[in-house]
Amino acid sequence: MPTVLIIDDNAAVAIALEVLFSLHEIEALRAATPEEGLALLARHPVDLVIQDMNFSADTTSGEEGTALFRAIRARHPDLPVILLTAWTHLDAAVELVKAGAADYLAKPWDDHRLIATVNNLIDLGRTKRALQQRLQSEQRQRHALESEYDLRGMVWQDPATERVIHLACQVARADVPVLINGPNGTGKEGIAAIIQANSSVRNGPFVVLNCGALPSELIEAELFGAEAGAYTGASRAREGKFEAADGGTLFLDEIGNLPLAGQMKLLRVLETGRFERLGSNRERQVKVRVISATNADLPAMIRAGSFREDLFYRLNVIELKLPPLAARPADILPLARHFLGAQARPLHASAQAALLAHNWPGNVRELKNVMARAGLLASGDSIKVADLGLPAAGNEDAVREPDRDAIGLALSRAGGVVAQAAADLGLSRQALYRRMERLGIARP
Ligand SMILES: Nc1ncnc2c1ncn2[C@@H]1O[C@H](COP(=O)(O)OP(=O)(O)OP(=O)(O)O)[C@@H](O)[C@H]1O
Repeated sequence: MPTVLIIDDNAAVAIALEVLFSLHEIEALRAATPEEGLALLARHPVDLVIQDMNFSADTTSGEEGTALFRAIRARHPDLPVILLTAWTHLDAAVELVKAGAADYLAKPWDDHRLIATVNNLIDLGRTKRALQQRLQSEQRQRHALESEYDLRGMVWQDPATERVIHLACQVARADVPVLINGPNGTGKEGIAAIIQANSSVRNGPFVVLNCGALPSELIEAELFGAEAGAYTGASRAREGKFEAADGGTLFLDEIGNLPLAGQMKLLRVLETGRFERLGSNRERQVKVRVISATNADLPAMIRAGSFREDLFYRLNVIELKLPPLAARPADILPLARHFLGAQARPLHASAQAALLAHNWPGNVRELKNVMARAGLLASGDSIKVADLGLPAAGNEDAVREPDRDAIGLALSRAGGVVAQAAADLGLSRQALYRRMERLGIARP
C-alpha cells in the first residue's frame, strides 16, 4: 500500500484527508508540526507528502510552509510534495511549485482531483525509482565487467552491445570456436580482440585476415603460406597466417569469401591442427584459436552449395550477433564523443538529434568517418548539424551502396589509388576492395 504523510496542524483537515485516503487504499501518516513531520519522514518510507503552509495560529505568510518544503527537499530530493494553501495565499505555493514542489491545492480541495493527483504522483515516483534501480544495476554490471576483463577500449552504452560484450568475455576462457555475425563496420574485429585479450592465449599473437579484402585465389596462400613458385608471382616462400598465429588467435573476417578448396583445408586445421603450405608436402602443426566473422547469411550459402556445412558447425560452436548501429541507439552519442576525442568541442543539440536520426548503413565505421570529418571542419564553438554532412532527414535513401559506376568514377578520379577512392566513397580500403571483388572490378 502506498503511504502519504500529512503535515498539518489542523486536526480536522488531517483527519478528513486520512479518511479520504483510507477509502482509496492509501495509508496515511499524520504530523502536526514541521519537526514531527521531518522526524517521521526520517523513520518511515513515504511515497508522497501533503503539507500545510502555515503552522502557528497567528501566521498566514506561508514562511513556515516554505521552510518545511525546503527542509524536505534537502533531505529527499525526489519525494513529491503537495502544498495545501488558502485561496488567499496562493503566491507562496506557486513559487514553491516553480522550485520543484509537485503541485498545490487550494482549501477547500476537491476530493477527486486530490486523489487523482496523489495517485499519479505515486505511480510516477514508482516508475522513476524502478528506472533508477535498473540503471544502478546496469552500472554495477558494467563496473564488474570492466574490472574483471580487458575490454580493449570498446565504447558502448546500449544493453544490446553489452550483452554481446558480456558473452564474448564469457566464451573467451573456453577454447571453443566463435563466429561473430553482423553487418560491416559494427565492431566485429573489436569483439574478436576482446575474446583474444581474455583468453588463455592472450599473450600469443593476434593475427587478422580479411578474406573479403583479397582476390579468392590469394586467400589460401595467405592462410596456409606458400613455397616459392607455388603460384604465379610467388617468387619467395612465405609464411601463412596460421603459422604466424601459432600459440595465439587467428581472426578470419568475411569467412564467407573463403573458396571451397580453402574451406576444406580450414576444416582440416580446425580438426587436426595440421596443414601444408601451398606447393609443399611437408605437414605443419599449429595450435591456433580461430575466431571468424561474417555479414553473409552462411546457412543460405550452405543451401546454395557455396559454404561447407561441416565447416559452418565447426566455426559456429558459439555465435555472437552484433546488431547494426541503428539497432543500438544508446551507443551512438557515446561513440560520437569518443571519436571526436577528449579535447573536442561539444556536440550541439541539433547535431545530437541528427546523429540519432540517421540510420547508419555503414555502422560504427561510418560514424567514425563522419566524426573525423566534423572534428576537422567544424569552426564554431560547438559541432553543429551542418558540420556532420549527413543527408537531410527523410533523404536517407540517397546514401545507398555505391554502385559499379560510382566506384569506377571514384577510382578514375583518384587516379587508381584505392585508398583515395575509398576515402571519397566513405569506405575503408578493405571495404572498397570487397565491393570491387563482388562487382568484378579489376584492381588498378
Ligand atoms: N564499440 C566500439 N568502440 C570503439 N570503437 C569501435 C567500436 N565499434 C567499432 N569501432 C571502430 O569502428 C571501426 C570499425 O569496426 P570493426 O573493424 O571492428 O568492424 P567490423 O564489423 O569488423 O567491420 P568489417 O566487417 O567491415 O570488417 C574500427 O575503427 C573500430 O575501431
